[in-house]
Amino acid sequence: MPCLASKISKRVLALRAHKRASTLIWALTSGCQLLLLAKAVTVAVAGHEWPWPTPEHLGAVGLVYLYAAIVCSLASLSVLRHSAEALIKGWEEHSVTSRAEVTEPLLEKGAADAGQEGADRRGTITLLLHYSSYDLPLLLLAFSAGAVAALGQALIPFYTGRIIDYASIDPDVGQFEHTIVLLILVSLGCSIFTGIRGGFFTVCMAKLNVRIRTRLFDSLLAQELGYFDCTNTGEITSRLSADTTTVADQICLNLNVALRSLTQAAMVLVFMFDASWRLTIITFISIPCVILLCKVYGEYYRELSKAVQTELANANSVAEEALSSMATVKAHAAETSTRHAYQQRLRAFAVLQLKEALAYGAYAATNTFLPNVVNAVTLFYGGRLVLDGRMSAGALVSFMLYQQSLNSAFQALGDVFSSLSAAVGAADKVIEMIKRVPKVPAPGSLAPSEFSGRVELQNVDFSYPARPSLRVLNGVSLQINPGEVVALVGPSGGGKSSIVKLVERFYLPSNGLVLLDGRDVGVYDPHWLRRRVALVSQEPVLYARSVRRNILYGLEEDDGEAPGSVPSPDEVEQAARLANAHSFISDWPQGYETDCGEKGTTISGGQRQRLAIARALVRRPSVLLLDEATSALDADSEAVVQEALDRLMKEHTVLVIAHRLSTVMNADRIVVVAEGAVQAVGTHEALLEAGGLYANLVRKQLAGSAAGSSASLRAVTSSASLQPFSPSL
Ligand SMILES: Nc1ncnc2c1ncn2[C@@H]1O[C@H](COP(=O)(O)OP(=O)(O)OP(=O)(O)O)[C@@H](O)[C@H]1O
Repeated sequence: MPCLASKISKRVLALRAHKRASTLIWALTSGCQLLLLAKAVTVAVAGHEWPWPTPEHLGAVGLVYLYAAIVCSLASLSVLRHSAEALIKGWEEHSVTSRAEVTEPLLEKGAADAGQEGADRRGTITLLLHYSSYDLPLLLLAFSAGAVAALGQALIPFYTGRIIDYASIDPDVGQFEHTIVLLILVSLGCSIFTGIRGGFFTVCMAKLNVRIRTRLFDSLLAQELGYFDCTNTGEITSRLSADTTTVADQICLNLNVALRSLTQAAMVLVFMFDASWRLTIITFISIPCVILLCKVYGEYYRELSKAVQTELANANSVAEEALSSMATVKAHAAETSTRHAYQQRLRAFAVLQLKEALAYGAYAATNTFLPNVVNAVTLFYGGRLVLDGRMSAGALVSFMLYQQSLNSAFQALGDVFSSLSAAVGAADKVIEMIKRVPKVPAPGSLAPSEFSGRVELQNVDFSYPARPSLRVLNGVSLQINPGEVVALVGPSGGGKSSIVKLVERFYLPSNGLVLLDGRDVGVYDPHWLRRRVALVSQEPVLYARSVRRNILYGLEEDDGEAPGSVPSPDEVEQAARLANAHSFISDWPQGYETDCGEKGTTISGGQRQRLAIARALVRRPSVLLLDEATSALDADSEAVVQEALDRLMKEHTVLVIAHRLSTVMNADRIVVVAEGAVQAVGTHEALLEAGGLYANLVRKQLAGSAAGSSASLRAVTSSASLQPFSPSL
């Protein structure tokens, strides 16, 4: 605790220092602002002139001030953000250290909660600013180009007014032509700088998109398996694709438009005050209404866009589910119901979009009407000033052009507000996912050189996060000694695979301990662990890469393996031979370089299973977890793979689940698991003699095997969920 206190107090001191610097910068920029405002008011009200800045210099002073203000604001914001982050990081580091110090898994929960608190402190906007700040130099260049372009925009009405005066009120051909040339040059400069600003912002947009997606993907990879049980894949892909694009595109685009409009508005205001303070004040009549309108509409739109994103994600889940299992959809002629489900979700999405459209329509109408009213009032009052000789006609034209420019800037700002609200709505969801702290605490880093391979479950209770009310394991205790082969048998749904998942630390037990060599499974380094404990599951998944790389999955240099510890091609081949996969791989023209296709779809189920066995064997593990590893093999392949597994079983600690009792009858011990509890433990002979559930299962299989007919086989497999007994039993 004292360690945390000193860390925090150091960070607080640093934060205070940064805060002081930031306050100073703000004070300077505000002072500058006040000076300019006072100048504008004095000139407008009393006609009094200060020696400097003179009206001619006012535009240039405004530009310098504005540029300095933007740069200083960004700098101080960045300083503040870094300090705040450092403070939060200090807290999080402490939480992580605390977690590492705790060895008991149940105690880790509290620390994980502390991490969650730390992460929660970062709001959506702060995090987005943080992600954008990596491109600060580019953004500054874009702002600079934008500021120059805005000055050009403000000068165009000014020169237009002058040209009208030189052409009609106070004719002067020389000045007229000179001003025309100036106008063309200013327009040219303005377009060039507008292009530069847009280009830089587009680059920033692309970079932000990549950054947000990477962060989100990192966060998803760190989540525990239970999270994916409880979250739709469609929702996740929606966040990863549509939402991240909305966030990055909208935020950069709107930031671009907002800065352009703000700069433009500020520039134009300086010129407007200079031209006529009375008319400027009239222009401001509508501003409180516009601000109120933007606020109300922005909040409504933000909520609405969150709902739109949710509905879109729901529709995506339906499509995703159907597209990823097209064979099942077609086999059951479920196209119509699938289409109906998708359409229903889209309908809900469309209703929300309609609401969005209505809200936008009302907002756009009001936002267009207000400036037009102000225009009419300005023309009325400005016309009277011209008639009274208190203003030139050219100046009034300039003023009207300024006003239009100001209106378009405010309108653009209003649009930015609504788009940003939508982007922040989408961002909320993306950031929520990025910030999610996994419920399974981060694994440890223990990588002992000696590992005997003793697996132990002590009084384990377990429920899946997706179905917390259903207790899947109830006080299960089990010990598998080094070199021992333990088989789990029992009826379907009894909890056998769940035991394997807990040993793999895919989930945490709600009570009790899962130990490897006497230590909690969570304290080991995951890379080390996956080499010592290898799993062959019921439904192995292959990826769209070569056979060799599929066997090496998780063991390549990209996975953090030292070049020397990546298994050699010979080792890959040896593992494939042991798994009876080498012969069919060699038959393919490209051999080990053959691409397996997406999810291994170009490879048969039996071949997939053998590649998965090779994948486990290439790790040379101490503990093998075989969850129905031979279930998809034909009789010939099974015999060969079984022989290989039998050989391996002599050298490893093995936990095997198999419905084919021939696989398990030679095990050192057989554990009968039913209804989430260990019902009996013993050798094949002892359990047969005891005459319990195991003897029952064996009898059923024998009966099925003897009957031989397909009808009786079906009856046996469906009643006890067992495969027909192998002739070897
Ligand atoms: N991811 C999950 N989320 C929620 N419940 C689950 C999940 N996986 C399994 N279950 C439930 O947990 C219980 C035990 O399942 P488990 O897969 O451990 O049984 P099993 O004995 O291995 O069955 P089988 O022999 O059919 O593979 C079942 O009721 C199952 O429906």
